[in-house]
Amino acid sequence: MTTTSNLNIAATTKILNGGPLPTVIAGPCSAESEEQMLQTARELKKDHRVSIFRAGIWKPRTRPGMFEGVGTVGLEWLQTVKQETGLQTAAEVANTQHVEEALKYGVDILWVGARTTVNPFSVQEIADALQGVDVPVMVKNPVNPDMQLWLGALERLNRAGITDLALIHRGFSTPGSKPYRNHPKWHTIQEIRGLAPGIPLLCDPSHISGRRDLLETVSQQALHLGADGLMIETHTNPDVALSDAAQQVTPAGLDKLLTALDLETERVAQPEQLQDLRSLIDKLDNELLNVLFLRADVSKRIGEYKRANALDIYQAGRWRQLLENRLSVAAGMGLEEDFVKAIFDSIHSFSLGLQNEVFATPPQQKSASQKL
Ligand SMILES: O=C(O)C(=O)C[C@]1(C(=O)O)C=C[C@@H](O)C=C1
Repeated sequence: MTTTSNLNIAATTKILNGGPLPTVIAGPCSAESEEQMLQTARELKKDHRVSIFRAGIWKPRTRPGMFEGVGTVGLEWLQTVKQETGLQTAAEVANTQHVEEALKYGVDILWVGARTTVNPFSVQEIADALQGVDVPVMVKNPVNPDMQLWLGALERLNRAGITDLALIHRGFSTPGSKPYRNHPKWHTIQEIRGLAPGIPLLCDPSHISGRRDLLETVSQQALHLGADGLMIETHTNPDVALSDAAQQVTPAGLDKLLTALDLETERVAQPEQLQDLRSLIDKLDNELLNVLFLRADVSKRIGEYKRANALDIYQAGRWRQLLENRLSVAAGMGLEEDFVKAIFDSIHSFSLGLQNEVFATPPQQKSASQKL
């Protein structure tokens, strides 16, 4: 069961740049040295499309012993970046100490990472630390595709008084996510938008891709789906980066990428072409409804057969087989598994409901002429 939320949203946001172009947040995965931070920021400052400088200060790593971030000293470098370049700054926080230190060093925008969003205790701790503070907060999706958990994180922060909120879509850690590092599950964007209307949504193509050659495709798809901005990891020398080397680009690489995405070109409307395509969608949707109507009728007839022959309504074996078959056909068509499974789960529950109604209705008496 999903529920939408009544979030109290600020009338203006410091996260989006306020113009028609998507907001671009760039900067290293991890702060490594003052020189690295300043060099990257100076380069990025030259690109007028970039408005926010990001850097990881504390890094939640999968296994111990990996580089876990420079810690508080990185906040001093972030402050220097802000003073020197005028860029807004953003950093990830995962607990009370992070929040307190980030605020002390004047970080403009905070974000909650995917591995934190997944844990309501941690999100609540951050929300408590932010009580009464006026700072924008961006919330990455939880590592698993649980939209309610994502929404819950927004609600916890909102209840603490944070009204300048944004979502960051960074993909989901699921088996079989190749070629991505984290599967985008693009349909989740519309789902979360429906649950949290009015909250800006940015995409983090770096974590979805995991490799820089996919960044352009992923960014473009996100923008086509209406993303309000992009967060792209940028490093002066990505190959020697202390974290996520394969997915970072140089500032020059970012410039190339943003230019390829053609952020500044106004889309030329082609009303007739759109009209034709919409007519096609109308026709296909009608076919879909017709098929659903016919299927419901067959389901009711099966229900009558089951009632007459004392069979159970729910048939686990048949249902398993049917679903496997539909998913395999859908995979051959390149349709996303989660999407198709959700549709068939819903069709099946509806079908069970129809047969339940058949069972609850007494069988029609045959008329005298039918008996003969
Ligand atoms: O095959 C059946 O027994 C049906 O009733 C059809 C159907 C379905 O709608 O696909 C419905 C209920 C069962 O659990 C399995 C499948």
